[in-house]
Amino acid sequence: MKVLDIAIKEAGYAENKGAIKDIDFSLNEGELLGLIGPNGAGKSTTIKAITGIIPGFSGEIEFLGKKKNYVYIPEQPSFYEKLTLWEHLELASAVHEIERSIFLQRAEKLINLFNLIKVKHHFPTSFSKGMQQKLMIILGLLIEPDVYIIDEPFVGLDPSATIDFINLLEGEKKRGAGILLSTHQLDIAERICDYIVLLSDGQITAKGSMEDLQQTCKLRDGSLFDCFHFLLENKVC
Ligand SMILES: Nc1ncnc2c1ncn2[C@@H]1O[C@H](COP(=O)(O)OP(=O)(O)OP(=O)(O)O)[C@@H](O)[C@H]1O
Repeated sequence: MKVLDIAIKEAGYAENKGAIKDIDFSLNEGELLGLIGPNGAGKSTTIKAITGIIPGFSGEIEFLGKKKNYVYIPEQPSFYEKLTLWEHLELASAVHEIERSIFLQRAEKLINLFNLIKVKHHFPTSFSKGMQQKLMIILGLLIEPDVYIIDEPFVGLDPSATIDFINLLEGEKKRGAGILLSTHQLDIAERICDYIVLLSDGQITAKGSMEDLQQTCKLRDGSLFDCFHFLLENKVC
């Protein structure tokens, strides 16, 4: 079942209205879709169009899951200056009306897993980039939405947090969540993505499973890194 359907004709900024054009894809329940592409290709703009952050937009975006909700984890974490880590979690729980015992169970499990227990009552504005990223991830996972939209999640995460996060995403897929994430980490993307959308110059250059991309490139055992370079150089699609 589809949880997100996207048909963006055009989206962008005041001085660059057509930063992205003709971006069409769907995200299914239990699927992880990777948005990849070189710097300036339009990954963040696509995500901002889906989440309604940029005003200049034409096309259709439809959330189709049971709750029709999503969580957006941006590339740049942002926090309330006067709230501690735990108060951020309490606030998210109140806004999303999570039942108290479920909230406590999820929150404790996640802060333990990401080794943030010692800074539970500290202010996230004083955290390192990686610790801030972990808290953004925890705030998202707490809510258990139909859809996750995550911009460059792996930057700043240490190897053990990366593995923990990948395992948590696997768990969320099993629960039925759809996950859309953008990344430059092609080795990780190759491992975890069920479907890949390759953007360049604001448009889709290729889309499909890893096998589809290998077939398109005629690189039977090619890595995503190999396919990425082949597709960008040859503009096959
Ligand atoms: N705030 C902005 N105002 C005007 N143009 C922008 C703005 N942000 C991005 N752009 C332009 O939109 C295009 C797509 O940029 P975008 O940030 O979506 O790329 P990206 O694929 O996420 O790149 P990166 O991998 O470097 O993060 C680029 O030409 C960029 O210059």
